[in-house]
Amino acid sequence: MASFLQTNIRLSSNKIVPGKYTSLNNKYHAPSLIRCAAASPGKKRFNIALLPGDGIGPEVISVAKNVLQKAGSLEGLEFDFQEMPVGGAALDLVGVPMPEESFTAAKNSDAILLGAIGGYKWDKNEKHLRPEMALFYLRRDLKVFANLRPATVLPQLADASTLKKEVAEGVDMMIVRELTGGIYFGEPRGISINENGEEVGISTEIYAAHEIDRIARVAFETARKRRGKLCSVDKANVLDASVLWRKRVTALASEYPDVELSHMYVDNAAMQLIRDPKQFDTIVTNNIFGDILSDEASMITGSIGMLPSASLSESGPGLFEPIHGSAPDIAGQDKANPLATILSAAMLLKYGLGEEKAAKRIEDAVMDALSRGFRTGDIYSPGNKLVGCKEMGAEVLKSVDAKVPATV
Ligand SMILES: NC(=O)C1=CN([C@@H]2O[C@H](COP(=O)(O)OP(=O)(O)OC[C@H]3O[C@@H](n4cnc5c(N)ncnc54)[C@H](O)[C@@H]3O)[C@@H](O)[C@H]2O)C=CC1
Ligand SMILES: CC(C)CC(=O)C(=O)O
Ligand SMILES: [Mg+2]
Repeated sequence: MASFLQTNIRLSSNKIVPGKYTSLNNKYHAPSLIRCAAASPGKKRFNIALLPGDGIGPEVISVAKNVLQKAGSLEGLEFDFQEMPVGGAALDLVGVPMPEESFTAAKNSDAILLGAIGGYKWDKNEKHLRPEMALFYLRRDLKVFANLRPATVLPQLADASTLKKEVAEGVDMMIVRELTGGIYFGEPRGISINENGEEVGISTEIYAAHEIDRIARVAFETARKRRGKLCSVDKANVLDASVLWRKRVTALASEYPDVELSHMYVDNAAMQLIRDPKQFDTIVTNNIFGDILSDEASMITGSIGMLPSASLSESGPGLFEPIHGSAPDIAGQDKANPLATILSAAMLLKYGLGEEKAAKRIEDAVMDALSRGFRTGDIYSPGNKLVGCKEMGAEVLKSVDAKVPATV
């Protein structure tokens, strides 16, 4: 676990509607029965929970798993993979989005790789039976409050950006998103009837001081290891939760004199990301703003199919997933870009297992496959080779194999 997470925190008191976990049928192994085999001599062995989910989730996970396995094996790592259903897949199987067994497998693993969750089929489900609830239970119960979303324009993809090449090239930012608080978890929440007999929908943006402090510390530490610039994004001109956010972040700045702190309102930040994205080094922001701004930032890099993420807690396994959703519009067609998930596997190695060399192998292999001209449809430009999800994965795998040992 990265050292910047070694701070003492109290647990959030925010609650969401409790999930009804249930037993799986025998399609999946009960994780309590699975034991990690002893590592071969000279090798390290890790237990990885694979949660493919829905839509393109299983497609990108199957590709990323092979890449993870290959890169790991070249660095003396062995993996026991436990694949478990979450989201719509779990709803179809046992009627709940986050079965107890899947959660236990995740919780007991060394790291979790998740695909994506959701789909049209379950869109009309009651809220607690929506696939997306699995994500919220996982994030809340694993206490993975720190969500790192790097948005980097790779040199090979500068012309895949929807922005002008000169605006996009060289962009390299880290969005630090608070992941277990704010409006996605705040109470009161729900749909009720007001005094006029009219339906009202209620969501509450709420942050306790300790929740702001702990994510701000992660962000200051992150900025310190990067270019030393931290921009805190809020809406402190309107929202009380943002007023407290700005106050706490500002108070912590004196502990990080080497980091240059600035503040920006989220509407301006959305505009500045398009106007001049290179001004940003590290951004720290709340749950909902981070969700939205990272999707926006992904397009600067060429596609939402390029952005990985790491969600970290103070102890316990990290959760690693692409920032995109289940893309039901292209699911089952071998069109998904697997690079965000492959790069999430690299983050799993680096942040989850502390295996930087194996992580670097994956990053180098992605660069190499792109340099050799392979592109899925979302990042394709004329002159390159258009491939599907599986072939892109196979090319990255070839690059992992071909590379000399990575130096970190
Ligand atoms: N972490 C998760 O599991 C997330 C789940 N969702 C869920 O996913 C479902 C679809 O949500 P949307 O709003 O459509 O967002 P989305 O991210 O799934 O898709 C948005 C657009 O980007 C494209 N896209 C996404 N990933 C891609 C990839 N790897 N390669 C190529 N193109 C890609 C899709 O085809 C679509 O046109 C919903 O049920 C939503 O709730 C949404 C966001 C995150
Ligand atoms: C279900 C969504 C809130 C998940 C999402 O969009 C995200 O975490 O990026
Ligand atoms: Mg999102």
